[in-house]
Amino acid sequence: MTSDIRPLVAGNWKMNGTRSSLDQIRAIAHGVSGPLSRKLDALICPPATLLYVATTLTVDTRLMIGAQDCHQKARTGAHTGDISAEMIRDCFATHVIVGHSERRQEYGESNHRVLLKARAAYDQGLTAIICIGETREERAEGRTMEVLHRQLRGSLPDDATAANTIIAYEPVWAIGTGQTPRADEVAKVHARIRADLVARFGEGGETIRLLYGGSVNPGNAKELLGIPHVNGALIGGASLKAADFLSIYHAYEDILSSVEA
Ligand SMILES: O=C[C@H](O)COP(=O)(O)O
Repeated sequence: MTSDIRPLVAGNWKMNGTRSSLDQIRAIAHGVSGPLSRKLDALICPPATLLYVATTLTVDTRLMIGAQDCHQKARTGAHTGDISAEMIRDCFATHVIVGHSERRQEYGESNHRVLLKARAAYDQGLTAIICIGETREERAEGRTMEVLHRQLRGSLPDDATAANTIIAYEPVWAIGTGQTPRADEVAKVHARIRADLVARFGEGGETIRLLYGGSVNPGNAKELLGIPHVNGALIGGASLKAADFLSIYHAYEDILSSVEA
């Protein structure tokens, strides 16, 4: 992690969660509203069906609520089944994930489409969490850096800033598999992403948060979150249970105190 960037622990519930899961949201909101919240942010992105009720439940807590995707048109239109950034804002959510590899793969979303979605998010005052990551084949071919560079170049609007953008590096082969890159590999990739952002955005690129995502769990969180240039996590499966999410959140206690020491 980099000490001058406020870390974020974010959960992406994907297509999981019904009204009966709201207890988990309540428990997470309660768990992240203690003293650690002065140094660390927490976010849950439930499915769209729970968005409004989740923000209602968490009002006056430190837990932020985000959406998992938005249409590239910011407001309204004839787009059956889609939701817009304006609708997300109307639910009082503050963040939206765009370009998750599951959407890139299942819906053929291109870098340009992801860029348009990020712009739609900015238009409505939302923070876009822009996901990038290489597939297993691309990694095996030694193309990880090239792929990430292309995704960053094509998916980030020119007016991306630390206030409106978070990058999540999620190796596709690590998502939901229990496999993660070695710590030195994550360190190398995050350092390259940081360098890429600084080359494009100058000083502004120094403070855009870089999350790691892909099989983060209570057992490996301390190691992954302690890596240089890792400013937090985007957690899938392990964010569904409050106890697991909070255990990852609390992994930061030691990391932050060792940075301060
Ligand atoms: O958005 C979250 C990621 O896809 C990671 O999912 P996972 O933690 O279940 O591997």
